[in-house]
Amino acid sequence: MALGFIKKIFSFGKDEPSPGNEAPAVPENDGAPEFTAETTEALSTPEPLEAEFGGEPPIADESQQHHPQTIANEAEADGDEIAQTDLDMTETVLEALPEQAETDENPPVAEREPVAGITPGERPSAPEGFAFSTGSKEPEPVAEEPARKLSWLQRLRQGLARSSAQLGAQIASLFTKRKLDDDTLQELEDLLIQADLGVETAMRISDTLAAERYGKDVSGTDVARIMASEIGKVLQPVARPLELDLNHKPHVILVVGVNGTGKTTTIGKLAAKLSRSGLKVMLAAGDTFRAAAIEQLHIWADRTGSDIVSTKLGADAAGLAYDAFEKARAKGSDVLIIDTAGRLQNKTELMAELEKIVRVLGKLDPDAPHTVLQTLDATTGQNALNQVEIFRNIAGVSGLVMTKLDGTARGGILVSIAARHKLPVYFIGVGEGIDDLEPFDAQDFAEAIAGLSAENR
Ligand SMILES: Nc1nc2c(ncn2[C@@H]2O[C@H](COP(=O)(O)OP(=O)(O)OP(=O)(O)O)[C@@H](O)[C@H]2O)c(=O)[nH]1
Repeated sequence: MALGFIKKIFSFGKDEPSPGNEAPAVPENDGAPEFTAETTEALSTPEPLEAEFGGEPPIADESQQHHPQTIANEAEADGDEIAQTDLDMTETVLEALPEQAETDENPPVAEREPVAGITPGERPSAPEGFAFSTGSKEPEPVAEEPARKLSWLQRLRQGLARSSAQLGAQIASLFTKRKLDDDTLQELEDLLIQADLGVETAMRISDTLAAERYGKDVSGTDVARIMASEIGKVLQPVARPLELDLNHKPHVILVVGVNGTGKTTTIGKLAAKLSRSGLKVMLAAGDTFRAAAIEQLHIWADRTGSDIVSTKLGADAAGLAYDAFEKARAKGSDVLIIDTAGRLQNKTELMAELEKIVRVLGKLDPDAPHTVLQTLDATTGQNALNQVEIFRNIAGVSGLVMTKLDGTARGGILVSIAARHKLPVYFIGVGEGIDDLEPFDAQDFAEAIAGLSAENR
């Protein structure tokens, strides 16, 4: 972060770009291929990625489409096998990196065309869930947009419905024909802990309930109301916008997390929001372990009008990250988002790879990566707590995105994570579509977990 700058942060509101900044029409996930075992197998022989993308990109209106630059980094792709991590080798490669980048034979990066509807040089507006700081603008008010909110809220509530209904039924049966006493309080705590809410929050809920209704009748709605309120208090401090310091060019976001937790999809969704707000976005396909992950990121780059830097399967991810950072700088990108592999099966390799990426980025800017975002799959429950522990230690996670809250989610674990780690939760994923990423709202989430309906509030 540039020292001496008086940083003024402005958050913008709800979702849509400001007038005049409308994004080009992008279809809801249609045309995006499924990534199956067959796809992966078909891609097991590394080919230049461009060859896989000979067809039309899946954007409805060609005249409005930005043609992003695809930058294939061939320099390090010298074999089909995944390189084994060897720490000595790592050091050698690390030392050699700057020279390597200088002798890169990639074609020069062309000037990026502006996204339709955005005047070049126009100051970008922060989309919902972000805060941009540039040191040059006063805060602007947050605009409400209730109509759109309803649909994702419904999906969130639907996703959490099964677990909250189950918990609600257990709580209701606990208090049937029983007044609130020590035994029922203990049983309530046990139920709340089983729902992944964590001991601390479970006790807060039972203490508050005891203070209000000890020795009296208690209804399920009484408990739900107190649950929503206490969970809301735990989550409120972590519900924060993702702050991008646009004094950095680019602001580097490293995305980490276990395989399948939604890293690549979340990167695509973030890129869409940022491109629409007028920022130049570059993606880096740093998950060099899976061909399908590289291919998937190319599709997201096409769909969102972002530039992309990629390399061949098995190439050194840190080298790719370094190269992408240099290219993003040369091209004047505002944001560089780097995808990574998430092979927890081999923790030592993963640790070495992520540490190396962070170290390499730090050679170009000691503050980089400026944001380390971890994705968590809401359907995994208790295991997500361990995942945060691990990736926080490996990569210095600075904030979270919880994905798949539209599925059979077990959202209680986010409460435990918030209570223990106090890491910001920036967004939640509520579907596979480009717009299915919503800023995290503590109260909405708390009410959905508690199964508190609008009429019972
Ligand atoms: N329902 C739902 N599906 C999601 C969401 N986010 C991601 N997915 C799906 O989850 C699957 C895995 O997502 P990816 O983005 O490939 O996950 P990843 O972490 O990049 O996985 P690797 O590439 O294996 O490391 C894909 O089928 C996504 O479409 C979400 O919020 N809701």
